[in-house]
Amino acid sequence: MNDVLQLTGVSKTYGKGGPAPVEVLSSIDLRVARGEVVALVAPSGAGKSTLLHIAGLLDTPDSGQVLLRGRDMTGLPDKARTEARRAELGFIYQFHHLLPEFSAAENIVLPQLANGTPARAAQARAADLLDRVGLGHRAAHRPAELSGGEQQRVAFCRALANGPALLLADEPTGNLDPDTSDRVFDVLMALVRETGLSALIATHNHDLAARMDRVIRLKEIVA
Ligand SMILES: Nc1ncnc2c1ncn2[C@@H]1O[C@H](COP(=O)(O)OP(=O)(O)OP(=O)(O)O)[C@@H](O)[C@H]1O
Repeated sequence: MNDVLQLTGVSKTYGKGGPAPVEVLSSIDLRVARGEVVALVAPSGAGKSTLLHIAGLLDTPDSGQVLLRGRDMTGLPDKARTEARRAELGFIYQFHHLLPEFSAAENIVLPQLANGTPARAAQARAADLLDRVGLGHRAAHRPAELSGGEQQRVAFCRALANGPALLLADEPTGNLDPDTSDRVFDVLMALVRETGLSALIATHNHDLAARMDRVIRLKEIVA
């Protein structure tokens, strides 16, 4: 099994059975291979976030299957889905969602502690990740003391803290100005390549999408 993520026939309608159902995904088939970085491009409202939430086990499809590293996640109880999410997946959002009262390093340490990593090892990993994104000297700073691009680089480190198999990113540089977005995206790609990670990255930015291994246009994969 070489696919890290496999979606088969995934459909989702919000408000199903109600007066105004919204069919968002219809029979989506999508694969991300090991080590592959895939761009997900679609017009606003086409369902990128919905698809990422389903792939990220934060939401369930009405029908179809979600396989992570060959394991069928469909129908698993919430506890098993939470464990799989913690062990296999890293998330990056448009806004960093860092915890404001904790330092950059602590924001990267905390998810590791929640995953059972001993404190010393978690701190060493946080320091190593921050070095890799050029923020080793800002480890003790809180998010409010960092620029937008720096905050997002810390969020990348946090997403990779537990060594996920798959990174899911929703407009990871979408709230940054174009120059910062380019530079921060370079850092993200370097980090992903260094760690041999697979990634599914939603973006409106066609230039960024073109730099990934493959581009999926959501409209085109609707059956
Ligand atoms: N809980 C919900 N109930 C009803 N409709 C919803 C719900 N969540 C999302 N939608 C609708 O589903 C469609 C897809 O939403 P989604 O957020 O997945 O799109 P998107 O492609 O990520 O959009 P954007 O690029 O603007 O963030 C939109 O029309 C949205 O209004």
